Amino acid sequence: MTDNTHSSPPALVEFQNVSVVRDGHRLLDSVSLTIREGEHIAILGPNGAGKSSLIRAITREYYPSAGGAGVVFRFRGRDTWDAFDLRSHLGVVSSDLQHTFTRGISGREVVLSGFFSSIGLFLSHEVTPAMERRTDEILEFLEVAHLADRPMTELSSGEARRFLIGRALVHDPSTLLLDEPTNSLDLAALHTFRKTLRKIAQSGTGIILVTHNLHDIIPEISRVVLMRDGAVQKDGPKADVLTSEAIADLFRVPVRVREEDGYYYATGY
Ligand SMILES: Nc1ncnc2c1ncn2[C@@H]1O[C@H](COP(=O)(O)OP(=O)(O)OP(=O)(O)O)[C@@H](O)[C@H]1O
Repeated sequence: MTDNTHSSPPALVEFQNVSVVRDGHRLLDSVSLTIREGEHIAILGPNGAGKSSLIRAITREYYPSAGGAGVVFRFRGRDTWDAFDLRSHLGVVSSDLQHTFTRGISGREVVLSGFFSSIGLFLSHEVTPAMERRTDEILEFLEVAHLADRPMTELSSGEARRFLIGRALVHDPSTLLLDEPTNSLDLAALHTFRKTLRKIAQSGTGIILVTHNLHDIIPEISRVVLMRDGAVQKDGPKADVLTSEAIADLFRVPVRVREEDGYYYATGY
């Protein structure tokens, strides 16, 4: 008899033995990783560890270089996906995207453009009253309604980052995937960003945070995956994974890891 009382939520991402080779370079090396719906997880690794490649595999920009027995490459239980469809389940926030907003697009337009998976709005885009309402809700939730009409180029990095999160939230995705989200944020912006991310996590949205900064890992994140050389080095509960030994080994520098108020910091390097 099956006991459903303690069954885990269904898998969002299910990878077994996924390797990706590009231009003769092994970007992912036999990665096995299951991420469940609603989970709050961090993927931590040094520069060049393969984090961006993993994100590209999750969002179907990269496919496994070899299939066959033992290779599993699924998103929400399915092998094949239309990228547009996938993004209605997974909101992607990348700080790189911020640099592509160069013309005078307002924060509100950035959020609305999420409905069309575009960068800004174009004449062919038909914005419906329902889209406007959803955008208003998101702007309120992210506490940026007062900045919504300002051009992105006139916002601070921290403010602009919140509009990018808003853009990723338009389809009400079950999970947000954040790629190095605190790059170029100062202390005040980092503080606001953490508050925003905690609010999203607490609202029930899953979080996949990809970063090389320990201090990005908000207390709501309970599981951490360490990546190096395209491979998963360690995967488990945060307190077991974020030890001084494991982080020193991951970054190849002598560090001490300490925990304070639910956040982890590396010192001594
Ligand atoms: N298309 C490609 N062809 C060849 N090598 C690549 C390609 N893309 C990435 N690489 C290399 O693969 C390795 C992993 O890159 P990736 O961008 O996934 O790492 P990362 O962990 O995201 O790094 P960072 O934190 O610096 O962004 C790096 O050594 C990179 O130079």
